[in-house]
Amino acid sequence: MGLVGLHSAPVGVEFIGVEGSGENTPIAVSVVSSGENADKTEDPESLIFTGFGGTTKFHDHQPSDQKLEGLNIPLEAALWKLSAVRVIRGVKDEKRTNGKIYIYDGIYFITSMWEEKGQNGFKVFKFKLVRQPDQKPAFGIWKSVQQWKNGLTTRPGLILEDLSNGAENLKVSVVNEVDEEKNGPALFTYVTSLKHAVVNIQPMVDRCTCRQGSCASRSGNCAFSEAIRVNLSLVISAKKSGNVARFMNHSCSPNVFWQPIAREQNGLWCMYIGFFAMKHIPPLTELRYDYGASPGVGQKKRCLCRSKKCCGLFG
Ligand SMILES: C[S@@+](CC[C@H](N)C(=O)[O-])C[C@H]1O[C@@H](n2cnc3c(N)ncnc32)[C@H](O)[C@@H]1O
Repeated sequence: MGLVGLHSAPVGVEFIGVEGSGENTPIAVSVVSSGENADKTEDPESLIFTGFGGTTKFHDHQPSDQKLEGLNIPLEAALWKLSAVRVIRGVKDEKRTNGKIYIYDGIYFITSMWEEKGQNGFKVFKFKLVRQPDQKPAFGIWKSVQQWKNGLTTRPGLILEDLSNGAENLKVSVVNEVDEEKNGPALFTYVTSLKHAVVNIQPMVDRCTCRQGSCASRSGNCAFSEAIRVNLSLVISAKKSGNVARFMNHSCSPNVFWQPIAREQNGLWCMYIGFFAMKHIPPLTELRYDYGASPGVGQKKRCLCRSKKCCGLFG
């Protein structure tokens, strides 16, 4: 098997040739859809891809029929040989200089092909590609985000569209997909300002133990030797006011972790709590961290995080 051709973005087909088997027909292994014009791209689970040909570099429109030749051959072969095709979808994104982004959308199979009359009355080939199940959504997520931004859709379990009531640039929606409760938070003020605790700590210079040959630390002056030692019990109550972090739930398989952050401001040490992503977090994914064990806090609660690694209880 060898790579005999690559015709890629903004629209195209990558194909491989089968060698040494008596068959020389190239088979499509991936397609790039422009997401425009003749391709039908609205459905996240399928794509109607328009064949090639019938155009010349001198014409914007199609001046003649498409023929079963060129890049249409590997597409047809992938249909008859039931061969998987990877799909990359082009979508409009005005923030990009070229006005587009390309999303890899996983494995599809070409399930049918047919001919029809194109916009100019000439023959075009159409290929239907169907997305294989059990793949993480990619283009589907992008589409949901666009619909959500345009106010064209609602979300499952939506209780409140914007908890911040316009205080944040992006809406913070309250969603409940767990039980029947339909109430948003009562007696709660959404604040965007950061709260911090001022703590009285001093940097301490320790003798460095890094033991690297080049390290000047043996004299105790190494940059690594400056350490801040804090023995601090910090309690932040977000009962009556807070920001989006106040609403993050516990998960036994979190995508976010928290960490205290000390910042020096005007000679004072200020402690904040910062949240950081632990992995790639797709849009419209709930942010959840591990609450950890809370010493001194009474009963543990039944965990509803539904992750595969759920321990059953938290707190
Ligand atoms: C800081 S609040 C999180 C936001 C809360 N879900 C809300 O609607 O206000 C913590 C409370 O949320 C609930 N909670 C958070 N994570 C949970 C989980 N994994 N399973 C069950 N309840 C959870 C518990 O009632 C917990 O005391």
